[in-house]
Amino acid sequence: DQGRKLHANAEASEELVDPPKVEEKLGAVPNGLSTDSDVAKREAESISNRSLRSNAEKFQFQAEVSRVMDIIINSLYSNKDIFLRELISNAADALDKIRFLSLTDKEILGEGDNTKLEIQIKLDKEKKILSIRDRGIGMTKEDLIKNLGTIAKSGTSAFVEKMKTGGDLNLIGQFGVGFYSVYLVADYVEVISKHNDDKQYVWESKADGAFAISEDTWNEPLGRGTEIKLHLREEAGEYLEESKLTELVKKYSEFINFPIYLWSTKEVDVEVPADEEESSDEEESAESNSSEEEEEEEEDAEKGEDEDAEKKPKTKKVKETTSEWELLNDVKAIWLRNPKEVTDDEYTKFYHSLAKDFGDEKPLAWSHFTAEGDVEFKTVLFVPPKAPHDLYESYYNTNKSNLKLYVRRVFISDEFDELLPKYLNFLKGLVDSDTLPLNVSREMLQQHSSLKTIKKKLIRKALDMIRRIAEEDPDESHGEDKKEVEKSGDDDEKKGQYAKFWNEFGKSIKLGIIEDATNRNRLAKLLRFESTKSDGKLTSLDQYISRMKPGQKDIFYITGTSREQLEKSPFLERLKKKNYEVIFFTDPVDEYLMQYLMDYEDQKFQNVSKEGLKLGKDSKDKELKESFKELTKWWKGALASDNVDDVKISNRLADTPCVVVTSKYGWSANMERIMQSQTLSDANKQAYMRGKRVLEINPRHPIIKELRERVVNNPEVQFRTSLVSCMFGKDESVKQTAQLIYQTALMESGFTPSDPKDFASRIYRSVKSSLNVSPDAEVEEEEVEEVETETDAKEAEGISKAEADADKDDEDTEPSVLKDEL
Ligand SMILES: Nc1ncnc2c1ncn2[C@@H]1O[C@H](COP(=O)(O)OP(=O)(O)OP(=O)(O)O)[C@@H](O)[C@H]1O
Repeated sequence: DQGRKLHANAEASEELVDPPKVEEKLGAVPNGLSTDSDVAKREAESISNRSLRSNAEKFQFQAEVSRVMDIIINSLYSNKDIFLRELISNAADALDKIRFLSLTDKEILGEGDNTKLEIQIKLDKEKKILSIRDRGIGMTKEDLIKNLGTIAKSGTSAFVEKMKTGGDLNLIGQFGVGFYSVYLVADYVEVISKHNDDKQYVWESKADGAFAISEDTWNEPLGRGTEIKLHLREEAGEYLEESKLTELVKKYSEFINFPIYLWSTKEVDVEVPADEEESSDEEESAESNSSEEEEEEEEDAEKGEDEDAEKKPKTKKVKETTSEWELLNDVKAIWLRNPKEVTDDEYTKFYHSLAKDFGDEKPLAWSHFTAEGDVEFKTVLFVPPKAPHDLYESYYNTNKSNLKLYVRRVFISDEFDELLPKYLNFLKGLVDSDTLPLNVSREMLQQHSSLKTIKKKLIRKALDMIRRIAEEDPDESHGEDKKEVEKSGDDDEKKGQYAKFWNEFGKSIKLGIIEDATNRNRLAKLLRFESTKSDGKLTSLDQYISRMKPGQKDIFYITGTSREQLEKSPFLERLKKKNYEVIFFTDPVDEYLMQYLMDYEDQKFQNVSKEGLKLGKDSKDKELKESFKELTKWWKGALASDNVDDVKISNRLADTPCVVVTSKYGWSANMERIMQSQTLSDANKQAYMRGKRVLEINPRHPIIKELRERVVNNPEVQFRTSLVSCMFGKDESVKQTAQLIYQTALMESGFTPSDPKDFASRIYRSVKSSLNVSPDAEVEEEEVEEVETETDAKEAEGISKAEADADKDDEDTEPSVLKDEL
């Protein structure tokens, strides 16, 4: 244990280790590449060099990283296997990086073994060390410090949060903290790394909050790359079994595009000449552990053979232990295979490894195709089963594409946003192009003319793939026009898949409609929503159109916070009565969406809370308009100070006396609410964009009818209120009532009253009248008792009243400024 102590600073002398133990720890580095004498020499050197340990620098892990490590160390998670997959994935990434750089700089790979882009796994059963080595790009000292401990990535805290709420440790790779999973199985880890630009360094940590870095003068020089040595915990002994490691690599790392070798030790039968019988026997007894019985049987058999062929030279079988690199994976890339020959299971596994998503769920869909013609490329695209935790975080500021770009089988980049538009960033997959040039810089590649063609085709294919999820889903009643699909599966498995897709990625489709004018119609086909006729399920625009009433010209929709709230909206009253279907848009992004989605299949969209709603002509319309003319005119005058642009007869109301609608291109009430809730919203813009307000009245409603009676039949009311010459009395109360009705309608229509105090006063006035309390009734005065006030006390202390008042003013200043702001 002492031997596993960190290479401590000289000052931390209590951490210095005894030489013999150090020797144990630094024992021969098994790498299969060096001779025993080399190892012994270096070992000796390393032990003497250990006196230089004062060179080791100690670092504290960044706090969030420490928390990640704590979670891992204390985890009761039973599937500890995942660490190997994470290390192999990191090794493959490092190999991809160096291979990419070598495209423009051949020298970078060096020579000899350094040019071998492979991963090696090795075991030291005695010392309980599992090593994983790659000849990838390696890490400089600075890289080691930053990457393995001091810089937390965006996923780090997301991972911690997720784990707090019972997240699955299996998904660690998605958060960019996969390396730390080594502490599931090891209590001490060394990372030895050599980057072309730096010396060889060792990073080491016992996951106790700190790590140390020292220049490596004792291990075998790696040439280039990284070796990770896991000093396995007592209970992690199974990872010292070759069979276990072989099984894990086959299970999790099947699709790694670099050869993965295991240093495997085997016992083999070797024939040795019988005349060397004696010496062979000695060897055998020294090396073979086979039972005596077996040996006897072997000997018997040999004797028999000898008797049969007396003249043949005598031979003998002996057991010998040999070690060699055994290749564990088949490096044939899945995308180069014929799609017909790839099984669903293989696609699923490929998705898991590509997306580092090792959850239990299958991808929702995939598309594997080869594009031919001027621009040739092969692609596999996947729709993940779940949206990543940060899909919409800084959507407009990051260029994170999830497609890997390969050129002629060489990995180029996974940050190539020219391949897909932002709104399709949720897709995972890869593109391997034969047309793009290999040995040019990334900048030049980004400008290559073929990229545009690739992007165009990818978008089409991606949208087709998404459309197929819906077509294959029995819950989506597109039955009649079901098209031929590339791969059809079990109906049960496909059931509900589109709703699942929609819940995870629906927002992306909406963002697509906003951003991608070329594919707007294709994307609109993928749109789903609830409506007055959808029965709590999702429905599509095609379904809506198929249910439209004869003569219905527009697609009706309404926006708000929830279906429940919208269902009760007065704007729907008449539409529902007349059996028109209305779409509910309840996501804030829908307000933006509908600014771009003007029509679908030649039908226009109409927000039913805005001006312009047409429900067919009613013969009585004109008559009604005429008979309410005086009331509407009077009411408009009465609301002059409330920013009301007009008062009109409504065609959308049944049971509600009135509603407030907005102009076609101004903000709806819902949009006003959304804009007000934005921290950085601009008050001037808000005033400018606020839709014109029109009070629409229900001519059949008793309140409205009564109001008309009062106004029309009593010209006094009109005259006197329009002149505002009388502040009190019956006529004024009609005006008050009209204003109160307007403010109530405003609230019911989804607006926030601009002056809640005024609204409340009006309500109380109305309450007074219904309780027959005089409008002038005064509030009873409180009896004033003589109490010593703060001011009096100050006066008593000799502070003048003026000073005390000044203090009071100071206290008041801040809140009143705040009040103004609000
Ligand atoms: N074998 C390696 N060779 C070179 N760099 C490595 C190696 N292993 C890890 N790193 C560096 O350490 C970083 C942290 O690794 P970690 O596994 O925690 O996260 P990641 O690889 O970025 O994300 P993920 O866990 O999703 O693979 C990597 O981004 C990489 O820069």
